[in-house]
Amino acid sequence: MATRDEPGIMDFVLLDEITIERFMENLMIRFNAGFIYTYIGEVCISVNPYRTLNIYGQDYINQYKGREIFENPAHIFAIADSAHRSMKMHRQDSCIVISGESGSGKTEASKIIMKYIAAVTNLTGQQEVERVKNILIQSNIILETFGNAKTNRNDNSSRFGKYMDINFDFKGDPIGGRVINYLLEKSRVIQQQLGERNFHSFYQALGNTTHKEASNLGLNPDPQHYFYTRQGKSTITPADKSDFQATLSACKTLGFSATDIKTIWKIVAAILQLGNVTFSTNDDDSITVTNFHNNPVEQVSKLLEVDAKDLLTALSKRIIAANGELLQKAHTLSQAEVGRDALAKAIYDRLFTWIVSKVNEALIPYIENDKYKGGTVIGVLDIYGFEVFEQNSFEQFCINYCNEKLQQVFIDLVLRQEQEEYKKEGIAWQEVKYFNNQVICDLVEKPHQGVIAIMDEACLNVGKVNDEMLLEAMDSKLSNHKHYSSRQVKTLDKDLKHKTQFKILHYAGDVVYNIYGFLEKNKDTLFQDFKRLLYSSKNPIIRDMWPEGALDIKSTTKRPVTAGSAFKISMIALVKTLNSKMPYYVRCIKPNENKAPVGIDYKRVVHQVSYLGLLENVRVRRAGFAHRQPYNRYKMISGFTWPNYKCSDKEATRALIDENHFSNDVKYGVTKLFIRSPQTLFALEKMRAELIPAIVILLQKQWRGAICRAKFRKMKAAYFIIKFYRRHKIRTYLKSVLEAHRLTNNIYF
Ligand SMILES: Nc1ncnc2c1ncn2[C@@H]1O[C@H](COP(=O)(O)OP(=O)(O)OP(=O)(O)O)[C@@H](O)[C@H]1O
Repeated sequence: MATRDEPGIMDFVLLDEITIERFMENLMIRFNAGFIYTYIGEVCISVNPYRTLNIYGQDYINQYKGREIFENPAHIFAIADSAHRSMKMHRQDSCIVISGESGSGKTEASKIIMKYIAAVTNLTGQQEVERVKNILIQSNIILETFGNAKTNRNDNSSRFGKYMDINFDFKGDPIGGRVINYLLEKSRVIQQQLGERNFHSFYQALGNTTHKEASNLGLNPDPQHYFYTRQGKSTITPADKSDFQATLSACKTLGFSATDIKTIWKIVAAILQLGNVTFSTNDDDSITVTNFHNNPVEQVSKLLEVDAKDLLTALSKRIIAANGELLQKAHTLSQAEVGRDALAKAIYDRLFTWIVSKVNEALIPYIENDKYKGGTVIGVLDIYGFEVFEQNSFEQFCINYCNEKLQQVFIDLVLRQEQEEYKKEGIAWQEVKYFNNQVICDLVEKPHQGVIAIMDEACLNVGKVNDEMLLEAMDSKLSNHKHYSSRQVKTLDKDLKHKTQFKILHYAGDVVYNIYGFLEKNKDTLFQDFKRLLYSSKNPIIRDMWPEGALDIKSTTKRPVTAGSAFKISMIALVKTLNSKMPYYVRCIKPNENKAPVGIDYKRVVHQVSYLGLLENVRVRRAGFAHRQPYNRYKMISGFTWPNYKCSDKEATRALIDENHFSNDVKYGVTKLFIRSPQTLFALEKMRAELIPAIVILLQKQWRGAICRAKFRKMKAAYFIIKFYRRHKIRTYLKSVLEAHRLTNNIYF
């Protein structure tokens, strides 16, 4: 079990000075001693240990259950318990926001939290609750198969953001849940960097071609055979084979039908086959589908249950309606290739969304049952952290915007909590200086003026605007913005490439984005012909995934929401969800690039500390009177106040503070003592810690005395009873003897 004998300082708020050097020193002392968790107030910092630690067992669960955060050594269980307790005791919805860069341990943290919550609920062992917990756990397996992939940073990297609600009934038992997914990295379907892989699902299908569930897919088991799994030079690992079984069994637990499961694997196989469709240019500039390698077009049409001729047409031509007439327009080679890849990405994206909706179908019915009205929720958000690569594109732009929003929620929350606490305790609020990143959120999301609006406007002018022109539009509208820069608007910014890059000064640091691909990725269009084709599928599951394919070709369709706007809408909804709950934070840090259990890569960690805004977090938390303790905590320190004192705890505390000359460093709240500097807190804590052993001995002595006295009283009572009983027995005996004597001697009284 954990002890309080901890290396370093368990809360960064207690650092004597807030500098990155002191922060890192404490982080390293603790990590090197095997302590991966440290707090900033109630925020838990977690450093990935890259080894199995024996700190998540039942003994630890018991130690943290029902305890206040600061009663035990820093641990993620304390955060989970706090969220669970506030949900149970105050009937308040809460959510745990987990962030950090890829490989920092977010998903592991979310599983540890789930495990803790599962362990502390349902002590009565109801079957129904066990079933719901099982569904929640199994749903993770499915989401990881279709949403995770091996990257160079993490062998099991989540390539989507995930928010999961767990719903509890009024007794605090889990009764269901709901998953919301954010921005799947669908570009991975068609392209991976060297050493990386496509989503796990593809290798699971390939590794199990003889398994009955995958035997009719017509797949070659070698990933090198398929363009979409070939680029990373990937192979099937043994895990993929057994993971396939786990996925199947999870799908069955969640109530996926045999047809559902078959369709999922058929879609996965169809995407692999689609990647092998190639094109060549004819003399007249038209294109032909070359269709090498076992006629992939035929295979795709079979798997998706669409007409092969229609598929061939959709891959090589577009049908457009002009003046009420339908015209066929042949693709150029690049249009055909872009169209094929867009189709592959869109099919997988729809499949993933459909899988999430099926998972939700398994989780939701209980929540909507009237019987469970009035329940509460704990949400867990496992979302991508700030991303900065050599080349940053539209995806990093969205992810960093997401982090900008989360940071805003976080700082707002910390300030709100602080103000409420000061108000409740009757202490005048002192303004805290902090960086308000609203200005950066506005730069991205402001209607008509933000980057997303400018991109959307450019997307309206189909074919007429390219990425370079988009950059020009951004330059002209944002040139005066303090957090925007490009070579054109700030000629001194020599590190930026002319007409190619722009820079955003995020709260966490500067990020240079390459404009190339922004327009196409924001438009995120799939030719209407493909939508109609998929809607014509004889497989009702596939048809239902593409309802917009039902639209009449001649009717003017509403322009679909762009990817940027859709993401903005989902972020605004997420912020609303978080603001309606009591948030708790886990900030994950990756110690090194080698996935090694020892060694902190100093520069890399400093980078993450700054991108997670941790020093800013300490600063806000440290402003004013950062440390608060209830009045009865120190009463034993002074001879005036312990063991006998006639005044209130508050007066007693005031007496001992005066006695120790700390009055200039504290303020007196209604129920708590507010302490400004860590030094005063340490001094008080030290005095308390020194006295505790003596008090324990005193209490033990008193307790033993009390036990002995109780025992003595019991014995005395027993003797008393025995004495009376004996007396009663003797009296009865004598009475009977006398009676016998009277009868034999005929004595009459
Ligand atoms: N608490 C932990 N104990 C032991 N190992 C851990 C822990 N946290 C993370 N790891 C190890 O680090 C690996 C990466 O962690 P995880 O997948 O949770 O990262 P992530 O932040 O979710 O990454 P991504 O954003 O790429 O999905 C895990 O597979 C596991 O091996």
